[in-house]
Amino acid sequence: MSLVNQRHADELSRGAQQLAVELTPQSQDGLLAYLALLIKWNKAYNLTAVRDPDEMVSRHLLDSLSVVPYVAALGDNWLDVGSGGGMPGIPLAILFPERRFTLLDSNGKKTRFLTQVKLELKLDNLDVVHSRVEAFTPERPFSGIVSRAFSSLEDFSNWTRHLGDGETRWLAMKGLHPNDELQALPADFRVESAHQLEVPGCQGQRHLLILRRTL
Ligand SMILES: C[S@@+](CC[C@H](N)C(=O)[O-])C[C@H]1O[C@@H](n2cnc3c(N)ncnc32)[C@H](O)[C@@H]1O
Repeated sequence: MSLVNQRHADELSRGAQQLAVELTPQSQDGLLAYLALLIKWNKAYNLTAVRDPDEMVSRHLLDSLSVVPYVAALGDNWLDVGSGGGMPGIPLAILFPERRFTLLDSNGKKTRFLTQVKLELKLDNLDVVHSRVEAFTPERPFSGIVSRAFSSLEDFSNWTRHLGDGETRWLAMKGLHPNDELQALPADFRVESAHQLEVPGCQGQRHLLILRRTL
């Protein structure tokens, strides 16, 4: 029996419509193929605590798609820090085939899975890096640095400061609005904008903070 069924496909296309994210037939197929790999590898690799495939559509695919309108408005060279099982980086790489996405994680099991996804889905716009982010030294700054469920805003800024410049946007995907974490934001970072996200099928609050470096 296939791991992904018509119900998942319907929920994905309905949810994407609610998010005003346009899915081409190729991106819809890519997202469902990714979901099937996530379900299959999760059993052995512990990629996500979400075990129920029905929940994965909203908690992983649609949640990742909820930042698409913000990513669309920004540059073309992205880093997903602490990408884990590939959220939000894999859905974004599928949605934006003309942009480059680097998915980084310090856990070798996770990066092995991400490399497998790259190969199976033929995602030529994806680079996978196995490293702690603090030790990562790419050749050029990223235009966007995104993370979901990674760290406090303070650590996210401090550990990735060297990976961006004055033009870079840092996108932090959060649950509740992180009032306390904002108090500890390093002096050279400021919040450019904050957005409450509505993710179809997800209970609880979701927020996106967009940061810039000022110095
Ligand atoms: C809670 S998971 C979140 C995964 C994914 N972003 C998601 O939302 O499902 C956090 C990930 O960050 C990685 N991580 C933690 N500290 C890191 C560091 N300093 N450098 C790189 N990756 C790190 C962990 O290995 C883990 O895969």
